Amino acid sequence: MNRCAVPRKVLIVLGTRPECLKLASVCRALGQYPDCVPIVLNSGQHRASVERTLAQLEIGCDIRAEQMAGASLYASIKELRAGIRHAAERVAPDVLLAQGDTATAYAAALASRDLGIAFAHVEAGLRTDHPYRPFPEEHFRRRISRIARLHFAPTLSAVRNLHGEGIDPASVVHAGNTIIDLLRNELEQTPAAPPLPIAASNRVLTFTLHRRENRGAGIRQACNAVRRLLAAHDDLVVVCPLPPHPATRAQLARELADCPRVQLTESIDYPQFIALLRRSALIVTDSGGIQEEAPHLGVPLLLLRQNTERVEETALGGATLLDLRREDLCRAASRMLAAPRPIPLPFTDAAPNGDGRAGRRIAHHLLQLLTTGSSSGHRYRYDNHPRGVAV
Ligand SMILES: CC(=O)N[C@@H]1[C@@H](OP(=O)(O)OP(=O)(O)OC[C@H]2O[C@@H](n3ccc(=O)[nH]c3=O)[C@H](O)[C@@H]2O)O[C@H](CO)[C@@H](O)[C@@H]1O
Repeated sequence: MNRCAVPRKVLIVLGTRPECLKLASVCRALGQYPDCVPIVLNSGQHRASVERTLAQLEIGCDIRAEQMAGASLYASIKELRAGIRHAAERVAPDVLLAQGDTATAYAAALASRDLGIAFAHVEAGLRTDHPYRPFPEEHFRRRISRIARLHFAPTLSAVRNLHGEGIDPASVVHAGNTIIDLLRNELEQTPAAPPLPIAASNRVLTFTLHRRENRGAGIRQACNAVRRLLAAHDDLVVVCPLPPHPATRAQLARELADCPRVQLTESIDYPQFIALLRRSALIVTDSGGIQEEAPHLGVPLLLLRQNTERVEETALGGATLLDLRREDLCRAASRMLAAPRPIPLPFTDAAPNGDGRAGRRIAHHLLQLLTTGSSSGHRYRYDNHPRGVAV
């Protein structure tokens, strides 16, 4: 690759814990290039959680916006967009980069369009079968794809989705999923201990819920099923890290407050959380990232959602979709607890989310865009290379 005469500035915008986790390997890889200056902006969406997660990951934060007030979703987007635009005007980056489907990612894409700055989207092309479900994530990611100049797709189905929507194939890079970089790195270290003492004779169920669609009736039904499950299996303990959203955490805490063998915790640091997942007999969740991690840990997962964008994981049997409005969680969980534990998926090119080198691929192609001034310098033929990229 040609070297840039002037170092290129990449403004990396993140606003929630999963964005920090999923951009860690990209930040590190960009930092390896002497002609690139990565600048990290905490958007203020979940300000404290981002501060804490970046510190754990040993990633510096260059700009901190105030915690957003966020009276409504619309007000949050407006506030985040203005803050990101303000930071970008000061930094004058060559490219703005964000990840996933959060309010921050959408606001960053809008701010880049306001200012005419190229936008690079990590985890591009995930789609469910419904244009705005889950809400607001599906809506955000579809809008972001209309703005982005470079799309880093985690999976082959995401690549196909983008091509199917008429996105220029030259701007789509099949990079793999950056959470796999972090997970692989974590599993190669000395294992951390789970966050809470758990007796050897106990089986663990990790329970996390935070999606908007599950607030209210969904959480109530799921918690009732957890009670019945605990009554049916006296060796079972449930660990439930509470999400940052105030109403959701309050409801979970209320529904599970007097439950025996349920441990409610604050959000758990990544190494300890992975240790907890490994120690689990079953995961019950509505999380996106945990669906990507569980197959590599060999832990069965019940996904409490109406649909999913992780089609590869469900096809593999790594995640089982359960619609709480129609199916009984207690029965499905008991069935899964009785089944043999799945074999962990190895980190190879053949795994749906890649081999754990996505961050390096993203940095390479981003720098190529910045040096050549266009992404058309690297057209990939997906049929010729298993990951569709040359590095
Ligand atoms: C619709 C949808 O699926 N959207 C997703 C959504 O994120 P999510 O649903 O995956 O969010 P969470 O479940 O909060 O985070 C998960 C990560 O956090 C770790 N974890 C969890 C609990 C804990 O106590 N400690 C931890 O360390 C865990 O291992 C995992 O890696 O937004 C992301 C950003 O844009 C998107 O990428 C992503 O598509």
